[in-house]
Amino acid sequence: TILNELLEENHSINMDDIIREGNPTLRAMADEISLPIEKEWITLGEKMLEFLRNSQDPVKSEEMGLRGGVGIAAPQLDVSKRIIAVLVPNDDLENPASLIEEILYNPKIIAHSVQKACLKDGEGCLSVDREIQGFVVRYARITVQYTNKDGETKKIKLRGYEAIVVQHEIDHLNGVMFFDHINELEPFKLEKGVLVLE
Ligand SMILES: Cc1nc(NNC(=O)[C@H](CC2CCCC2)CN(O)CO)c(F)c(N2CCN3CCOC[C@@H]3C2)n1
Ligand code: NI
Repeated sequence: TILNELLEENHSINMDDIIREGNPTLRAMADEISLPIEKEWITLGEKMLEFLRNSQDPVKSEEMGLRGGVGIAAPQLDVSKRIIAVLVPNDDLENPASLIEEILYNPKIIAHSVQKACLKDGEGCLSVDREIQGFVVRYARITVQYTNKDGETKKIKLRGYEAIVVQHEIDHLNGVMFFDHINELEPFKLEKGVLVLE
């Protein structure tokens, strides 16, 4: 879908807008967003977050045929720009306030733990229409610097599930796919000390 259509007032991002494995944009280095952030990138970021909300809504996701998502990166929409959105809900239903709900412009990992971590069930990707098994080993804790939609420079520390999600999204800005991290010969091999997250 071309950018103008993506940005149209009444367009909601759907699976047809998401490019798949083989599209060279997924392997490109995405360009920085210049400041002050132009309106079109604010709009795109908001639509990316709306997609995640819709994808996590049982009714909307069914209606729109969306795969569930907790993160999305602009290159997945064939927009080679350094914009990611994350919506990682906390699983306890008591306080349904989401754990992290943010649009990050020009996100950058400025510090990280030596310790590594991975999701117990491996990872998938909205741009990959096949299951690829294996542990995707990432940093257990990261410090991310980014610009938010109000143009403020923010610095956040992440650990656990949300740290994994943000690393998966930042990888997309650098043309890296989750399966690039999987040990081909021993996909479930774990070095000592790697945290396996439920
Ligand atoms: C872990 C998970 N990955 C889902 N999909 N994959 C994605 O988000 C890809 C990105 C994630 C893959 C691993 C790390 C980042 C998308 N990617 O390609 C973007 O680059 C989920 F959908 C999901 N959840 C748990 C929470 N649930 C709340 C209720 O709604 C359903 C939702 C399902 N957890
Ligand atoms: Ni992905």
